[in-house]
Amino acid sequence: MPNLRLTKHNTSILRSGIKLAEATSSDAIVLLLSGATDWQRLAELIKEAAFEKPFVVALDLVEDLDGAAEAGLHPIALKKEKAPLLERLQHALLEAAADEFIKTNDEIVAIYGGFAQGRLDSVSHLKLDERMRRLSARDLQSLESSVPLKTLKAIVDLAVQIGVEGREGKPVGALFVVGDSRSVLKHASDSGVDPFRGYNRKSRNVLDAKVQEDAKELAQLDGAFIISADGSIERSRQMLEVLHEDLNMSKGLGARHWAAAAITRRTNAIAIVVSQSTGTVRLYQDGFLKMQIEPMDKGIKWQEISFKPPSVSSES
Ligand SMILES: Nc1ncnc2c1ncn2[C@@H]1O[C@H](COP(=O)(O)OP(=O)(O)OP(=O)(O)O)[C@@H](O)[C@H]1O
Repeated sequence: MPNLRLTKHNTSILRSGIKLAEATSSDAIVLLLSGATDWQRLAELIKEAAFEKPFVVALDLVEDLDGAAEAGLHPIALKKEKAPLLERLQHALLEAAADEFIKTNDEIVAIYGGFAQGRLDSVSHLKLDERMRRLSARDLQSLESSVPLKTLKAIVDLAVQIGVEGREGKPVGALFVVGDSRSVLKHASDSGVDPFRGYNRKSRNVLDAKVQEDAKELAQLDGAFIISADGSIERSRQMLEVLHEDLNMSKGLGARHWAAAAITRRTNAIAIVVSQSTGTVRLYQDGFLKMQIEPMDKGIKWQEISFKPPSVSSES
């Protein structure tokens, strides 16, 4: 992806964004890029403008962020090269909240290029909504599970994506049971052919982007994913045996949610469920609902963002 040159034009858009952030007492700036830039120079520019709040830089490839943190910026790797602008921006905000660079009810100035690669053209002032519920790293840590945070975050991200995107325009539900997989497997049986069976651990690790895509596809089929603490999918398409007489569940939750709560009652696993009907993601531990995340598109209230095609297309 092309790097962003800090041309006179791009610099003046950045300065305008900083000015807007100051004028609106915004809590942070999020700069959305498609490639690296001169992080030191960007940091100097921010310093010259005396902007002291968090300045988040979001782009797709982790290697393009080399040096950004050292320059005092807050880097986020999006891994969403092909996604539309609005989705990338939403994702950047959610990641920034998850990493605690911003808070879910902050006011943010976003700076980005909507029309041409390598050219900044847009500055937006966004009011995030308090209901933008996203697990922060601290929320997940509070679960006191032996499952590493990295694995939990990846599965929660995947679940949220399934809840928001569905598959081919249709809503899709899913159930991920992570950790204590040996015990979990004792309460599970095949509901169909398991496509992950026989692959080596690396090729079925849910931290891998390709495996995540496969998991999204498979979520349409019946049954649960059973995942070990390191992120390897041990089995998919598993029916879990459910004895739920001692569970205290909200009314209206279906069989998948009962199965999720029940398995975490009997084992030390954590279950992450996507509701097919609402896209809500729920997280169960010890038989209890611990966290609930509403689909993000309902969670963020966007200010109107309207685009006018630029009249001049060359860089100044
Ligand atoms: N015991 C179970 N183990 C694994 N998966 C199950 C189990 N029971 C149900 N499911 C999965 O849940 C799907 C249907 O779930 P159902 O609609 O009853 O509940 P729900 O997902 O909790 O509800 P909703 O999606 O409407 O919020 C099934 O098609 C199956 O894939």
